[in-house]
Amino acid sequence: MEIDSVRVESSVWIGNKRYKALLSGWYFSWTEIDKRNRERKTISVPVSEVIGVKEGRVEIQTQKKVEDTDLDFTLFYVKRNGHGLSWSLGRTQFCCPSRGVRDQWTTQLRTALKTHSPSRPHRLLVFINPFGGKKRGKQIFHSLVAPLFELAGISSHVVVTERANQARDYILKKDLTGFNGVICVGGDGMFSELLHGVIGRTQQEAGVSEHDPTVMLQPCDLHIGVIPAGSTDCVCFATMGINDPVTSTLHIIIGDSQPLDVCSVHYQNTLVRYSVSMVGYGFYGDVLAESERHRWMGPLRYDYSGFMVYLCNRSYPGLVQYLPADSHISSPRDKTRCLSGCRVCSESKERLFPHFDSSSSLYSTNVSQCNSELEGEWVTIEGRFKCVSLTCMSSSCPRSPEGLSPSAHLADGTADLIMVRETNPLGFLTFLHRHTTKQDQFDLPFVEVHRVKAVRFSLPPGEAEEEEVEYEKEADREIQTSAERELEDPEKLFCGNIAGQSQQHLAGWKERGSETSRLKRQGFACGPCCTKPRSVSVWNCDGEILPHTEISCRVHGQLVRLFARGIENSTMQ
Ligand SMILES: CCCCCCCCCCCCC/C=C/[C@@H](O)[C@H](COP(=O)(O)O)NC(=O)CCCCCCCCCCCCCCC
Ligand SMILES: Nc1ncnc2c1ncn2[C@@H]1O[C@H](COP(=O)(O)OP(=O)(O)O)[C@@H](O)[C@H]1O
Ligand SMILES: [Ca+2]
Repeated sequence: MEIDSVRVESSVWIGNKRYKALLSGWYFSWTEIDKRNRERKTISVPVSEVIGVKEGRVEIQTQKKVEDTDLDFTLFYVKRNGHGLSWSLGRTQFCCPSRGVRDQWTTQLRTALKTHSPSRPHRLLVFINPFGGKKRGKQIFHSLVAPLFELAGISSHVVVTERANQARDYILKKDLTGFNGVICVGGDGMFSELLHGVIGRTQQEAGVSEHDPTVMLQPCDLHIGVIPAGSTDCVCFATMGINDPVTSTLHIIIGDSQPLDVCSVHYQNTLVRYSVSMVGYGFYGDVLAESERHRWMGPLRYDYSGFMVYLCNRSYPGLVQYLPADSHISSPRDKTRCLSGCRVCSESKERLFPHFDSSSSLYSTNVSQCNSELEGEWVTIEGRFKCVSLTCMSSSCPRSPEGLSPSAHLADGTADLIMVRETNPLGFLTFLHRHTTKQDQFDLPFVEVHRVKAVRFSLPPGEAEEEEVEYEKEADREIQTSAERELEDPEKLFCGNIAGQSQQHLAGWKERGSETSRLKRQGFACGPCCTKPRSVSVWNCDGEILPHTEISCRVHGQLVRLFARGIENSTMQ
């Protein structure tokens, strides 16, 4: 075996063939030594993608040693399948000429791993939603994720949630010392819990008020990982190009880091929620409100509700104001895609954090900076809309592989505002259908899209009041019957927690009058089967119904970091 400061080299056996193994710089490679074979195929693995090195001949999942010889070691690494977005665990068993050489290899490879992958997590806090998606969260974690963490030497503390918001509250309140990241096994709703926990905790510790819509929020250091086990899995799909638990796990293990824009939603001077995928009014709000009644259907509830709401053919009046982003940098119709290592996103960092001190990784919360992000001329648009949506990223998902806005960027500090004006049912169906193909959904006369930094939505003056009064009455009737019906039949519900919410809504409704009737209207008063046209819809914020209609939204560039790397260009594989 030859070892110098930059190269380690020896001959090894894989099966019954002889190879030259070489560790040089960032790569470990092996090439067949066969004089007759002129092609001399080399397999090369970046050290940063090595998952583990084990003495002996080791099985993939069980880590059971098949044959414990002194001469063997097994290398586990990231293997790209098909188009390259799906990753699996590669394994190769090497047989060395002597035990000394074998030990040298394992030591050298482990040292290289430490040097070349300093940002790998060692300890993770994992939250499993046992009811998300097809209710396979626990099984996915224990059969696919946990064995890989163990192989990579990552320890984890696992919390199987028993109620909604448990994960968020845990992150906000408990001691997180020693954890390098938080992981959710579930859907976008579960991700949203972690997002709120991590952002809230970071602001608490930095003494920043989340409610002030003009404040520059403190970027979060704690990474978030997403193991997809939900209904839409949009966050996972849009940041990895696939929703596959093993691929996500491997990205977490190698410590990939992808910054992500977050949109804060305010009602007057109060923070309502954060969003990363979609804040949608009209169609998407109605679909969500309707789908909450059919949670027992699982992921299919969105298709069923989408169909029902489509049949209702509603449109809503609205006054939309937006602050345009710099159109010289990028545009939602420039036909580009935000891919791994995206130039637009990396160049945005300087603009978003002009006072970033890279030597100490410190961000200074500078008032002039936050104001500059809110500078510019607001544009106002009034009309009747089938839907108004705001998305910080493409929001691609298995239902829509290109997403709500295919050219949106994950981390450029902007969001895309999509406004679909009132149109005939066939026109709207064309718009929806284009989400499932590569056809441009913005190339329709009733659709507008703008790249923005902030948005305000209100009901046009005079339009709302009389409708509100009428609506309140109707909502009150419907809420009461609907909530009582659900309480009587908890079996049909997603979980006890929803029944709990119904109870709370009912109690609150009885106590508080009009403020609560607004909430109830959001949660229960949607009925696509109802015959009466309405002038107010609800907001769908990453799968949660918002309790306000008139909201303002602001994009916070690169506020959080995910264990991901964006979508790799498959032609580069
Ligand atoms: C004709 C086919 C039309 C397909 C239209 C697909 C549009 C898909 C856009 C997806 C945007 C996804 C944004 C992400 C939202 C999630 O955060 C959020 C929460 O997810 P979670 O439950 O996993 O926690 N998910 C959602 O709000 C779900 C929105 C899904 C909307 C799907 C609508 C399906 C529409 C089907 C219409 C059928 C009309 C047929 C007429 C003959
Ligand atoms: N144990 C639990 N019981 C009830 N609700 C839960 C529980 N754990 C998480 N939740 C909530 O369930 C909602 C949906 O979860 P999610 O994992 O996103 O599944 P889906 O993609 O099917 O909607 C989330 O908003 C989350 O807050
Ligand atoms: Ca963005």
